[in-house]
Amino acid sequence: MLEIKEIRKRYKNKIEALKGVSVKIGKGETMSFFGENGAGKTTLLKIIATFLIPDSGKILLNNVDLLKNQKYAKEKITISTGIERSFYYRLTVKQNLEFFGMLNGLLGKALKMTVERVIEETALSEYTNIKYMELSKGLKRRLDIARALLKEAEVYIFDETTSGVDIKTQQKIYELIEELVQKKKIVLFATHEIEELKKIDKIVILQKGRKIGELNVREHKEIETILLKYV
Ligand SMILES: Nc1ncnc2c1ncn2[C@@H]1O[C@H](COP(=O)(O)OP(=O)(O)OP(=O)(O)O)[C@@H](O)[C@H]1O
Repeated sequence: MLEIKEIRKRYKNKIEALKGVSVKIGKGETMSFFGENGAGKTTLLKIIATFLIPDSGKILLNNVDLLKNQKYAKEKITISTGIERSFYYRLTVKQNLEFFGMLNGLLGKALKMTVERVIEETALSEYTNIKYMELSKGLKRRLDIARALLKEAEVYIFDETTSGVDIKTQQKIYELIEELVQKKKIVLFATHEIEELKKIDKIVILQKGRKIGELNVREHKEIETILLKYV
């Protein structure tokens, strides 16, 4: 179980991005944050991944306080954010993955096999020797997902992962997510894509840093109509 408790975050520019958000997500559940631009989705996902430290609040995974146990958090949580500057522009797809695999503690045969696996899972085989700077936007996204999959984590975070990728890649990503769910992983998203939101278990609606609603997708037929009220 992942528990997000009363998270507050104010940036240095005084913008209060999160004003006390609490959410619970069980194993094998998929959940997405939804809300207009600036609602606080990315901020919250970064805090859950412990990339950002909140001003107050707690994040518990299996009752372990992630903010106090960074090592545990790093082992158990993986995130795909699509931030371009975090890759090495002059390295190839494979070299980038090998580098980040090593940072995750993989070496030798384990590293080679894991990199091959994630390349296969994200359908990047024909691009392995292409430099990052030569990839299209969608291919960069796929590489970002591949990097997130290098780790055998418990919580997988995808921030607007399918934006800018083609339909075939979207399908591939959904299949991957389905596999993660089968393995009882917790999968978190932030997305504006209604079709994507229909496929998941729970939607948490954020507005100006506050949680204003939570929907169990299977209990509602008219998800689209409900969500459109909030954007
Ligand atoms: N690094 C930062 N420094 C200062 N303010 C920030 C920073 N990142 C985000 N903000 C502000 O915090 C608020 C929440 O931003 P956030 O990126 O979390 O929203 P979001 O819901 O993910 O938006 P989007 O749908 O546009 O991705 C916004 O008002 C934004 O301007």
